[in-house]
Amino acid sequence: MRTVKVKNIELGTGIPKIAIPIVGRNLQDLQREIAVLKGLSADLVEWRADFFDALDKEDEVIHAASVIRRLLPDLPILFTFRTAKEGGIKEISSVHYAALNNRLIRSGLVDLVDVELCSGETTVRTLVETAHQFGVGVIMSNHEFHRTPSEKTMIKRLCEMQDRGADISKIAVMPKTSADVLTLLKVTNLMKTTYADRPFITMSMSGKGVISRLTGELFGSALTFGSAEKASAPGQISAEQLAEMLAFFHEQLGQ
Ligand SMILES: O=C1C[C@@](O)(C(=O)O)C[C@@H](O)[C@@H]1O
Repeated sequence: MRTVKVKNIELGTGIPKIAIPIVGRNLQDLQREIAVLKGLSADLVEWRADFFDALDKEDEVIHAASVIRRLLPDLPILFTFRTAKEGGIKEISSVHYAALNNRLIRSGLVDLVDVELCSGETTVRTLVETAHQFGVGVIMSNHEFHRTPSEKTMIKRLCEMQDRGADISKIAVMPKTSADVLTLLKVTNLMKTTYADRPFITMSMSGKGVISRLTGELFGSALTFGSAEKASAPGQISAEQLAEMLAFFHEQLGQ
């Protein structure tokens, strides 16, 4: 399996990397969140731009991205607009979604971009091509906030992301039962042993699924999201707790 290097981190090997989402509604909130996360164990920062109030003002979005970049010169920055149908907090037209991501990719201010698998064939293809042209990595993603699809469906989606040129594929699903958590873990392990040729990320959300956020080193998920101040999805624990748990599993796996 190949690994992916972004700035000073390498995804797909060793202890899973920790991504801390920042979810400020304005620049002031974002700056405060960044000050907090600087003392924490972040390997990567995800800017969840769907939380940003001035999303319709391109100048303000680019200005915010440049401030984030300036404050975090060394950490990889992932730009994510999570659509409402996949658990984000704002509706967006497909035209605006494509234009926004395209603008950020070309800005030189982010290292990675999140592209939703279901954003349409043309959008996915164009964003992947542009991202690669501009040296930006693509995390292709899919979210199910109300259920856990079957093992076959999840594997199919993750493989489709690889086929469509994702550098990293990601799926986040909601468990209703403990068996759903096992299904997600089984998919994760099957990706590791059989289907993945590049790093991938999986998680089962909510408190029930928390084990999936801690055990990436064993089952194969390359990155896990932990919060600084405010979680961006159900089941995220604090980045510090996450770092401790990852270190604990790492130690046990070495024995
Ligand atoms: O896709 C993901 C994963 C996530 O939904 C989680 O469950 O931790 C959190 C989001 O911010 C991120 O974009």
